[in-house]
Amino acid sequence: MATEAETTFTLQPLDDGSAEVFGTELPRGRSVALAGHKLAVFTWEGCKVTVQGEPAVMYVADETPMAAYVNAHQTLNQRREEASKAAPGSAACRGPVVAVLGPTDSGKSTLCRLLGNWAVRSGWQPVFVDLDVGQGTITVPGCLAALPLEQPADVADGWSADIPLVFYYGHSSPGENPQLFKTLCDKLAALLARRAAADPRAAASGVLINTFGWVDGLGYELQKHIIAAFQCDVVLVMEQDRLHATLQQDLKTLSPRTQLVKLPKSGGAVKREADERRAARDGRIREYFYGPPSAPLQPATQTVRAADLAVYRIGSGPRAPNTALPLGAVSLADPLRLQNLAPSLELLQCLLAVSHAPTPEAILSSNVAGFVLVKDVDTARGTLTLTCPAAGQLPGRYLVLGSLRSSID
Ligand SMILES: Nc1ncnc2c1ncn2[C@@H]1O[C@H](COP(=O)(O)OP(=O)(O)OP(=O)(O)O)[C@@H](O)[C@H]1O
Repeated sequence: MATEAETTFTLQPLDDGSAEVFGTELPRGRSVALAGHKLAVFTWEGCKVTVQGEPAVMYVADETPMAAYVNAHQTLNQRREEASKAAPGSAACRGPVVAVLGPTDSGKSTLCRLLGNWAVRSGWQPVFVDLDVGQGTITVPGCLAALPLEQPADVADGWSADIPLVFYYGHSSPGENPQLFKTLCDKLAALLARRAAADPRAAASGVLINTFGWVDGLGYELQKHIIAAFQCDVVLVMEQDRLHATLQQDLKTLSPRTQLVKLPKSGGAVKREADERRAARDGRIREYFYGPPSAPLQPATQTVRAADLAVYRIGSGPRAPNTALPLGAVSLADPLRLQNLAPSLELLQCLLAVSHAPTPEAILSSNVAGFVLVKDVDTARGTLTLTCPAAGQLPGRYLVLGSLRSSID
């Protein structure tokens, strides 16, 4: 079922059966309003659901990959059970660390949502890791983020992201600064390993990792880095035979104990064009500040003295790709160099992450508290006007700039 952003439809179960949307049960006795969503309603034992409103597209699918997905879930749950019985502190007490790989629009995020919801409904609390910097299902795009799942995702609003662990990469493609992407992957993986070591239940519940859809060339190299950094022991490949075959070969040396499983593509997953993806990114940034339609938020606008803050860029700013350099030359720009930026009009409409770093040197290894959007820069007065999620002092003085901008009001 799909609808345009401005039209709404509602779903409500009508009889005793149950129906779910990507693993979340449709609530009984109330309707769920949805706008701008593409989703599938699924029932295992039959359920009558009423649809009110006008979805742009609505059909009954005659084929579904759900049986394969639920098999994968059951295998993961078995691994969790075994891990929970292993001796504390042993390697065996680590539950499945699963990476979901596949081309764009093959349904990777959807599969993560299904597996996460089903795990939570079976009493586990896996960590969901989103490395798809182009979309961002936990917080704004451009982030590597982790969220311990404690309850099923809301049908309309997705996961409730009260306490995510977020590193800001700052770009919508991992190819913009692959070295930074790898560095942040390593940091996030190390933090999750520490968390698992301290909490046996968390360790047994395992990790579900959503990746980006770039699976050739450098994209593929980065996917292999993810598998190694998070020590993934299960890799689920959506649909693509070529990716599956290449990984099968490479995992023999990279990670021989990793189990590789090919799964069919999510039936209704539809291709999104570049402008749709851009609009979706903007929508995620808007939602960060203004909340979802079901729970609107009121952001605060505040003007701060530029001298009280310090804006840093990681890497040396927009750089020519190696392919644009003369033959044989390589870009010498240090991709991890911190560059302090004076307040200028260049910052207008930029999304800045507020780092928890106590010093500039700690920016690369620190997670971020949240984000602000630059609405105005007054170089004469030395002030910045920022849209912030809440009023009050910012939780850190070091702000990180990437290449993400937004023109939301
Ligand atoms: N069975 C389905 N029926 C209807 N819509 C679906 C179904 N499965 C997925 N979708 C929708 O298709 C779109 C693409 O799916 P999804 O985001 O899971 O793909 P993806 O592989 O993670 O994409 P990418 O990594 O390229 O951003 C989403 O809007 C999702 O809600």
